[in-house]
Amino acid sequence: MKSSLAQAHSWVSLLQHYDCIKKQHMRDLFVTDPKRFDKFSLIFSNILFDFSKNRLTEETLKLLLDLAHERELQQGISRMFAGEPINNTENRPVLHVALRNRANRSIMVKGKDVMPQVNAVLERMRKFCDKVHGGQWRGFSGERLTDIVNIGIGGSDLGPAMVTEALQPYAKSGFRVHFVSNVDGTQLAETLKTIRPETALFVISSKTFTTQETLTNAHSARNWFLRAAPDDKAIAKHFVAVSTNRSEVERFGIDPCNMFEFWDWVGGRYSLWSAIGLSIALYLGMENFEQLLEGAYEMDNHFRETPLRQNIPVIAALVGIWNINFLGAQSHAVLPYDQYLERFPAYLQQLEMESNGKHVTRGGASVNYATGNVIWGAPGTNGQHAFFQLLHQGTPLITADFLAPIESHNPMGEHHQILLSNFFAQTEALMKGKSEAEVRTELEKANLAEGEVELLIPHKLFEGNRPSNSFLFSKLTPWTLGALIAFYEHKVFTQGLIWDINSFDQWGVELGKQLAKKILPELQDTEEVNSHDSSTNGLINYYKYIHPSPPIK
Ligand SMILES: O=P(O)(O)OC[C@H]1O[C@H](O)[C@H](O)[C@@H](O)[C@@H]1O
Repeated sequence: MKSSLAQAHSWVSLLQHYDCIKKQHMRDLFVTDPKRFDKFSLIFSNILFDFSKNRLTEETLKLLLDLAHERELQQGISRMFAGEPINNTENRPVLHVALRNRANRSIMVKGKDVMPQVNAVLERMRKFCDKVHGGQWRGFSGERLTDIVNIGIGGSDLGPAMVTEALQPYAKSGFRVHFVSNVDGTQLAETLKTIRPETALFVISSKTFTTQETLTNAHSARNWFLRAAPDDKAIAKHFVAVSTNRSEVERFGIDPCNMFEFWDWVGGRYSLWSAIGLSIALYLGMENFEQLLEGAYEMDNHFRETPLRQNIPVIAALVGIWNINFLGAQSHAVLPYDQYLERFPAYLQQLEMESNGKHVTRGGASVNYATGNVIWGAPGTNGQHAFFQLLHQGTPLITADFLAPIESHNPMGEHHQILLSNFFAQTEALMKGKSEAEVRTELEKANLAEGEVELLIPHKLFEGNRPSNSFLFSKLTPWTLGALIAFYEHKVFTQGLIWDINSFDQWGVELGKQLAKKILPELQDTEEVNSHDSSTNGLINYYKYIHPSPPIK
């Protein structure tokens, strides 16, 4: 039995170690060790991971690795890959790795190998994509389908939306993809303006097929479609479902022959590798979807087999723990220097924050240490002109991941070198900062009036010592993106295991849903509401009073 985290020997040693090194500046660490980059960077296939711009030493890393051993990380990894029910609050295995198990090794759940069903669904996806792309599957008017509309939310939206955006250069010609997630009718209305019912294919994606937003959007999309369709039978050509819930799919009116199945051992935010990736496969072709799976599979092998010191997701997780639990970082920026990765931060928000935003251990005891932090971000150069000020000179400690491709899909003059020069410069600036002496020398050259130099020095000073990781990869291909996503999944897993939390449930999203269900009928009559606190009553009644119909009594 593991002791509680705060009592672990290595944790206590890390606390003492932090006290010894907290005053060290990374600038000095680089000066005293010319081999720092070699020591603190790792390569996986075409991906370079540089974590040398963190406030750590060999000793820090050794203690962090001790922590991983003490928390039995390797056994935990084996348990996940073996299909043990590590999602203990839902009594389920966590097997997104089975979905990209390209070697097809048996993975048993309740005595049954899951691989035949995984392969069968992949085969059905391939056949369906081939028919749509080849024009054998057509709309009710006989026209070829051109627009894929994915209706889903959370894990049934963010992964496919991010991947299709990121891999646009690989899109099948003649196909467009749209994503509708928000129950705000605006998103569906604006999407419907851009498509024709004759050529639209709606992919209704929902693990449970009970999610209010998705079902509401799906019903409205079907009503819109039926206004143009000759009869109900046309639905079979234009609506397919991706779900674990066959009976709800049937109840909605989608023929189970047009349903692509997945299983309760796939978490929503880990599901893009399952049939939830159907929109990806339709937009990019099945061969590119499989390349995505291949990249993730290679990262899975790296995570399972590589000693912890060379294991990229493990090291990234440990560095994150160092920054969060010892340096006190509460916020982590994801900064892609690649326009195609614009949606990557939003994708990682669900992956990290829904997985590790937990306040109790797996056994239910309150944690007395920080768990997941705030994940946010935007494409790098845009961020530089907006929020980087706070990263460089603000008071909170914000760590960051910088990601960039060496080769652009769109080479254009100097653009890519300018982009990369900013990428390199920003991590250098965050690390090094600018000392008082450097600022003074600069200002003294500028011929300023008396007193101005002294006034400006503190404003122009950069303390530096702000941690960041850099990821450089050859080019944003389906394979590389698959590997990068799997990298983050395993980082999250490792952190969750060390924090002793369940990274695979999401009870925290339930309360708001329950309350909204109670409030919805209250909005539909003319009675004044007084069953809530005064703020909630006040807001609801203000809405009912202002809203033109029905007026409040
Ligand atoms: O796929 P669905 O069952 O429609 O669920 C969609 C999403 O909603 C839930 O509230 C969860 O927080 C997410 O993890 C999930 O991905």
